[in-house]
Amino acid sequence: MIRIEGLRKTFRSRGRTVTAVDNVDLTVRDGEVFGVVGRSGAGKSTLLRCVNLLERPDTGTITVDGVELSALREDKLRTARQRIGMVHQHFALLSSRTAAGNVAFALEVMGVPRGERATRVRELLDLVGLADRANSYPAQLSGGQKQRVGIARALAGRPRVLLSDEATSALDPETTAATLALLRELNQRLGLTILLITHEMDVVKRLCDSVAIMRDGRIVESGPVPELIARPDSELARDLFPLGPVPELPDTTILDVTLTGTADESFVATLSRRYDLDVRIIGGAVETLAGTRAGRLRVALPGAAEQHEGPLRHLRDAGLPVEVVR
Ligand SMILES: Nc1ncnc2c1ncn2[C@@H]1O[C@H](COP(=O)(O)OP(=O)(O)OP(=O)(O)O)[C@@H](O)[C@H]1O
Repeated sequence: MIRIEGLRKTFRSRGRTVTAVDNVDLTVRDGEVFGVVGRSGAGKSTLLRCVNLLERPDTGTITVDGVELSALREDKLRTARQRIGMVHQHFALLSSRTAAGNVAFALEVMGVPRGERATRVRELLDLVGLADRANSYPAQLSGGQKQRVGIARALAGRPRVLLSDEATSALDPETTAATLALLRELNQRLGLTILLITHEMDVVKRLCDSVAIMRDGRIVESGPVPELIARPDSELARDLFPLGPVPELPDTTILDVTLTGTADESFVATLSRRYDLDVRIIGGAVETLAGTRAGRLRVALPGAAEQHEGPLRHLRDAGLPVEVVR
């Protein structure tokens, strides 16, 4: 649905050249929710703004729904952009217009005839569960309600793709959860492909099918979430399930074991029985993601790592990525 190839974007700032996006390739499949995560300054916003050509890339191509946007002239691009909705962190609503007025404005700009607008506005506000606040002004709405108006407006052009720029980072945890549930519902009901950027791991846990981790303008890890966390040394697994500092335990081997959907969750009992080992759990973060159990457990085995070739082989053979951390 979205194909980004060889994307590079630099900025000139105070006589210096900053490479915000550095040779990025990315494919977002039809109907998936794809999250780009990374620290502040990693290049996430620039990447997102290049997808609808709000920023013109220096090099590279952007193809959305079969149309190479990067090859279009400005007039054609304006039309193509209508099929790509965008949701902003700070909502970007017109304060002088009601919720209905904000959505109607988007329809007006798109050239939807006046006679059709009122019905479409009602449909769109209904879709985001805000039909009863149509006549409220942004100042009379909560953050979550404002974001719903932003989402309704983003859907005005019946887009196949929604871009979300930190849509929930200005919201409290409860409102965040409700907004993420709405985005998931729209993804499923409308078959909407969503490309979002976030620095919140909760967004990844609740919403994303696939993820790319960005650092210094580059993508360092990318793929479907279950596949990524099943890889040994997965940065995503570490970010999703942080285990904190490794404790000092003399004469002990400490292992970080990643649990993925298919892996044997009862490995602690299996190791204890089969190798007559006193296996202790000293840390853990395990949750249900997309209906399957996933997480990491930190366990301590008595003695040095060289003594534990058998247990380590057992874990790897059982499909459990394991890292000897001490
Ligand atoms: N218009 C601009 N002019 C100059 N430099 C810019 C511009 N936009 C972004 N940059 C620089 O490009 C780099 C990437 O910025 P970008 O905003 O894309 O990162 P980000 O991962 O979205 O971070 P944040 O979450 O803080 O917005 C940063 O070094 C930033 O200072």
